Amino acid sequence: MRYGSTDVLGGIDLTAQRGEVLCLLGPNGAGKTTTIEVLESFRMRSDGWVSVLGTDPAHGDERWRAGIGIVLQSWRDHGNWKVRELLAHLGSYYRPYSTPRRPRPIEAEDLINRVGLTDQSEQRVRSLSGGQRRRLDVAIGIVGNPELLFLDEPTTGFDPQARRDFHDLMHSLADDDTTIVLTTHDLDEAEKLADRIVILAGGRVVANGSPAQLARQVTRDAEVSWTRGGQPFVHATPEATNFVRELCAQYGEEIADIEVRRATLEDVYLSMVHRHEAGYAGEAAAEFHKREVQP
Ligand SMILES: Nc1ncnc2c1ncn2[C@@H]1O[C@H](COP(=O)(O)OP(=O)(O)OP(=O)(O)O)[C@@H](O)[C@H]1O
Repeated sequence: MRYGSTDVLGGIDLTAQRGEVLCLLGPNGAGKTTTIEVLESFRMRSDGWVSVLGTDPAHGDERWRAGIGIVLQSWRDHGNWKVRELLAHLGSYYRPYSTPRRPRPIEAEDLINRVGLTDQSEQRVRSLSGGQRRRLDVAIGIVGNPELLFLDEPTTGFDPQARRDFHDLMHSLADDDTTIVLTTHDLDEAEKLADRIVILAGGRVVANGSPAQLARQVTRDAEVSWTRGGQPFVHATPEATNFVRELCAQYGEEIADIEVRRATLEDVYLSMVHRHEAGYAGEAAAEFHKREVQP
């Protein structure tokens, strides 16, 4: 993908399975928004092959569009509408595309409850707080009961409760066979939500796998820490369970405060991005293809 004469995406090769939650991570400017805008048909690609719900997004018709939900990074519109009124109105566009398997739209009342806007349902959109507005953005994204949902940094501005509610909502949509592709800078959120994580850096995929698979790409070792007689100890081992078993067999009740720490998504992310920044993106991508993560 090129803006003017500048290439911003190259070597993006990814597939999302039905019902999968796929999380795109990467530093600012990595190409996450551009990638999902191409998939949504918001942006025409300059090259490459793309298929979304079996159709090239460049040629998607109304029916194709009805199968897709979109939550953009920023969306400021419809200020005069009341929340319930707006959702009922937007939902009506999806009614012709309702099927027994996927009834459309999600009724406004149900939707308002699901995104936690019950108390604001008669409020005008322009008077909502930032986080409430973001909840409405999510409601607008799912009003058509999409088969595929794109969300670009959906939880920006959410308080902790709203974030947790949002995660529950995403899990319930995925349980209903909705495929979800989202970008976030919140690694904790990615770890909680994603079946699969794709890390982009400099317009390329530098890692692709489940959080656990990616952690194993960085290191197979876990760090075991414990105290014995008040003295702290740390040991790195690929066989943490066996190590802890043997430790306890040897020292019994002298052992206290055992903790086993594996590489976190943050460790993986920082490691991959640092390698890219150090000029090893090609190497990292090649390694990812070579290692084809183990189930
Ligand atoms: N309309 C545009 N014209 C020219 N360059 C653009 C345009 N939109 C984005 N870019 C450039 O393309 C690259 C990728 O941008 P993109 O918005 O896809 O990144 P991102 O990963 O979503 O970043 P962020 O995390 O900051 O949202 C950046 O270098 C950006 O400056």
